[in-house]
Amino acid sequence: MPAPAIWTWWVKTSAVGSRADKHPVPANVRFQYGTAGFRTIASVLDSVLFRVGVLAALRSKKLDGKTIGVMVTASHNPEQDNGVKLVDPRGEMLDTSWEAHATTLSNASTTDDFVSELAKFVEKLQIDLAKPARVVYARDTRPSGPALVASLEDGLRALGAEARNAGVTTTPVLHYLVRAINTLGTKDSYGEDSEEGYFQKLSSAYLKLVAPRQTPPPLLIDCANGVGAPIATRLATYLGDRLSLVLENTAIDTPGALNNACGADFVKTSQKLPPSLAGRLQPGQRGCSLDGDADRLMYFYIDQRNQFHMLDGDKIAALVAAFIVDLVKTSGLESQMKVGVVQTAYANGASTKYLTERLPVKCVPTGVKHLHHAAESYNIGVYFEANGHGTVLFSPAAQETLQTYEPSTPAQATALEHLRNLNQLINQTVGDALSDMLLVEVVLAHKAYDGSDWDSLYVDLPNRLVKVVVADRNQFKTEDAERQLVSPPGLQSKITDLARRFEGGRSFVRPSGTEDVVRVYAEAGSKPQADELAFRVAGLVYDFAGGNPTSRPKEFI
Ligand SMILES: CC(=O)N[C@H]1[C@@H](OP(=O)(O)O)O[C@H](CO)[C@@H](O)[C@@H]1O
Ligand SMILES: [Mg+2]
Repeated sequence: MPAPAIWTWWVKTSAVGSRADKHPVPANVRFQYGTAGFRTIASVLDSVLFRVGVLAALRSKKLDGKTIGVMVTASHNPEQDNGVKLVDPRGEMLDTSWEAHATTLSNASTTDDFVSELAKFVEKLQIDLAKPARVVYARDTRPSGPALVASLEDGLRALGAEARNAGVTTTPVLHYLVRAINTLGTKDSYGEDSEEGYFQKLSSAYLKLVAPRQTPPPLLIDCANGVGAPIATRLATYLGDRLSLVLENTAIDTPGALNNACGADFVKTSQKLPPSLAGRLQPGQRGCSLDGDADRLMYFYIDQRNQFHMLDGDKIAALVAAFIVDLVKTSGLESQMKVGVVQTAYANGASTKYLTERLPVKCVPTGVKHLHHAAESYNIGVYFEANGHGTVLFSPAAQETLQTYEPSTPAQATALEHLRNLNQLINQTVGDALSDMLLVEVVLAHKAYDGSDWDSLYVDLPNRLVKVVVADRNQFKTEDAERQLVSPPGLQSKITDLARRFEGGRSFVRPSGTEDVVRVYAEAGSKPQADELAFRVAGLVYDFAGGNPTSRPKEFI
């Protein structure tokens, strides 16, 4: 269908066409707006950033000039990668229905195609181009960031958007800013629309929550040589002597250092202490790792025998959910406030058991947007991916109750005050490593726990994650929150039979949404058993997908 002439005319006569010419699409690259936005090698992203600028401005126009956020980051990926994601007015991730539009616009191969796609899009969504457009954007510390931001700015300029540069900051700060800007001066005001406002909000809630508690020993933070370093440095000044932060891996200007053998993803995947922390983290001391844009958090400690213990997103969920449930009970709000937890199939079975004994638990498909959405169905919804991304959401009804509830005893009043402060402390827009870190510190201080007390809430079931490279991962289809395969036919029953033969055996298979692989997860009563189950299932997957027997990985059984 040809684009309506009026829109084609508008797009051509506006600055879009001529500016788009300066940002040609590289040959033979296919872009996709996935769970984490666009993410790939930075050198091919120029045209994507320009087009995202145009799209962000259009999204703002569509939403009556509300401010849209754009974050330039590739999170825990290697330094040579970069990426970009959009943030909706309430500080949440871009509405899913726009992901496909982003993909289509980014793949139009010439300026003419792009202009024509744009025209169709404006027409289809009935976007009133006379409306204002407002966009706030930020980037992480990657060397490719400044040039990509310049391309983004060109796209924003092409649509005459009012653009605000939030500089170099974390993903959660950018999400905070978007919500703060859009609620400024309203009864739902989220805070001052500045980094200062963010630090103020978090630190004042933290200081109130720990006021009567003992100051804990220093906490070591592995900043992944990323943007968490400057932001945590500033946060530390607001915490004063109530929490001393020892920052490690802060080399944001050292080429190649970002996420290299450090950071939350390294800790989760290798289940090891980053080598750079050897000798820095004392036995018994609490440590944690952020990822490259500081939205994931992993805790850990080493015991007196130098053994490493990882406290992942599941352990954070267990710690925090149990604490909140206790506060809700103590405050007398139990009948009015439903607290629940959301996990994915990757949650360790021991965590699911621990949590299920205490509160409702839901399992949803991988990807933060699914968890976030499901958590909104509770009054207080705790969600964490095992990899350390998560937060706790307070529904509007819960916030109202917290404001209006009249406690009848001093104990109820104290618990209520704690819940109110937690609502201020916890980032309501997205997983936030620094906010989550303060949350964990609050619970540890209240419970007088050290790392090992926390760790012993439950014992992780040994597990193994294996990647299988197949010709076409799209032939793998799942149901039941990704725990059952429906295609290829016949494979699921073989996996089920196999898992049954292992004590405590559980295994599932799903196509990755971010890499061209199929992931196999397995749990069993011992580490060798978990490994064996994972490699047996990986072998089945490889064979079912028609893998070449001569290049079959030798560890597959
Ligand atoms: C097993 C695993 O850790 N999967 C990660 C990974 O998704 P995959 O779809 O498995 O590639 O990246 C996602 C985005 O960062 C994250 O949400 C998810 O938890
Ligand atoms: Mg991240």
